[in-house]
This record gives sequence, structure tokens and C-alpha cells, in this order.
Amino acid sequence: MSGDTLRVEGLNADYGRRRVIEGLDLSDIAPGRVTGLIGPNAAGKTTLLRALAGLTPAKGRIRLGSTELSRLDLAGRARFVTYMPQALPPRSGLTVLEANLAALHASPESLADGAPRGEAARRLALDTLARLGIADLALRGLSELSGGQRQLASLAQCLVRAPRVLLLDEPTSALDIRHQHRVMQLVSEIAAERGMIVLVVLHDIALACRWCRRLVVLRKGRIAADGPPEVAITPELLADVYGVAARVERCSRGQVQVIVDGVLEAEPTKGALMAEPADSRLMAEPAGAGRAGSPSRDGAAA
Ligand SMILES: Nc1ncnc2c1ncn2[C@@H]1O[C@H](COP(=O)(O)OP(=O)(O)OP(=O)(O)O)[C@@H](O)[C@H]1O
Repeated sequence: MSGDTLRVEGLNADYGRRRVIEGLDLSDIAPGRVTGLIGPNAAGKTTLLRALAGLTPAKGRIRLGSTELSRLDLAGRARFVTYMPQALPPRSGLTVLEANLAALHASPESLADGAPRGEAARRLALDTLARLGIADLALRGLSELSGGQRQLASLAQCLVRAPRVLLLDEPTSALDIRHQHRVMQLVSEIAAERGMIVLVVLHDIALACRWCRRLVVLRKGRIAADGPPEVAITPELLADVYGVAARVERCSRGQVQVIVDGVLEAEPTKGALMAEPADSRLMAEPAGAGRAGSPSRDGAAA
């Protein structure tokens, strides 16, 4: 088991002339635990994961231990990194098991080191499905599955590859509450078993606080907070980054709980990057059209 950490230095990512990730540094993302990446819509979370995976061009250094991932091409990067996209996988004629076996065999690492074949590969693929609680779907076609079942099947394909670095983009967005926690628990267990680095994008702050030992909060392509949930998540951060009036409390078990009291007035210079500057005129409210009754930043109703 490797103790290598993932480090990012001076990362910039652009779409044309628009800079989405700005000089981003991430100190040692540790193996064996789950790190959460949270932030408002359009903050750049997907862009960051895709840049780490080599799917979106970016400048800067990305290192896994002494391996400079940022110098590797896409195929080279795929030996170390697996990315699960936000979108559900397209429907296909494969069964869940066939798709899992294809993912296992397509892993360049597997091809290189002669990883399980035949019956051993089948057992490994089935075991992964069983751990996710979807062994009963093994022989079902991917095109027959519900949204949540497709998301679980997609996650199984990432886990079976046993990457050193697993990047999950909203892996629980289609799941019910039990499956959300089951997935986060399983990913935490597998991260610890394999010494895997896991960076997961989540919108559900409660889920993130429950399962992530470290939270990186992204806002407009920059890091707004970084640390354990009890340090990173504060009422001030939730107001500044998300524009909500919220309390942060501890439950009887000491876990961080976020209680949202209301939505703050939109503040164009501090809100999420939902529109380009030129577009923002289209979204601007008429002068004096503040929302009556919305709480102010200190949580009191205006
Ligand atoms: N392919 C693209 N071409 C141009 N702009 C893009 C592209 N993909 C994303 N963007 C822009 O980059 C910014 C960051 O998008 P990104 O998808 O990384 O945000 P996010 O934090 O993952 O958002 P969400 O929580 O809504 O999924 C947004 O302003 C978005 O419009």
C-alpha cells in the first residue's frame, strides 16, 4: 500500500478566454480516506476533477508522490486515475456484469500487470457488484436500469479498476438516502483497504460532513476553505460562498450539522459564477427589488 499523496500546484484551467480554475494549490490529499470537494454551482468542481484526470487541458503541476501526473498524456494518467463523470452512463446493450468486466479489462494497469482474467475476473466483478448491493442486477441490461441503478453500476466500473486515485463527480446524485450513505460508507472502506486517494464532489453538505475527513470548498475556481468539516464549515463560509443564512451545530455524537434558516440577498460580486459578466445584466433585478422577508447575513429576517 502506497503512502503517496496527491498535490496540486498553481493549476489554471480555461475554456477559451474564460479562466475557471485560478492558480489553485492543494496540499497533500491523503490516501486511505475520502476528501470532499464542495462549492456552489459553476464553482469549477467538475473542471478541477477533469483537469486532474487529464480530460480538460490545464496548466500547473499535479503530482502523485514522485510521479508528475501533469506530464503524462491521457493514457498515462489513466494508469493512476479513474474519473466517474457527473452524467449517468449512456444506455448500452451490455449487461451490468459485462460492463464491469469491460472496465476491468480496459484498465491499462490491468493489461500491464496481467490482472485477473476469466473466472477470477468474473469473481472480482461480481464481488464489486455485491459490495454495492447490486449483485442481483449482474445479468440485467444497462438499458433496463433505473437512474439510481445506473449510477451504482457506473460506480462499480470505477471501483473494479482499483485505481490509485479515484475522482467521483456527484456519485450519489441519483440515489435515495440509504444508498447515498451506503455508497459513501463503501467508498470510505475501500479507500482505507486499498490506500486509495478519493476526491468526491458532493452538493449535500450533511453527507459530506458525515463521510469526508477533509473538505475543500471551491468558490469561483479558488479555494475558500480547506480542512476537517468542523473547521471548514462555518456560518460565515456558508453565507459568503453559498449565500445562505445557516447555523452550524454539533449533534450528540459530535458530528457537524448545518441548519439553513434562509436564503440571503443575491450579491453579484460574491455569488456563484452562474453567468458571464455580459450575461449578468440579463439576470439583474430591477433597482429596489430586494426579496422581502429574506434573512440578512446575520440570520435575522429583513
Ligand atoms: N465545456 C465547457 N465550455 C465552456 N465553459 C464551460 C465548459 N464546462 C464548464 N464550463 C464553465 O465553467 C464553469 C465551471 O463549470 P463546472 O462544471 O466546472 O462547475 P461545477 O462547480 O462542477 O458546477 P455544478 O455544481 O453546477 O456541476 C461554469 O461557468 C461553466 O459554465
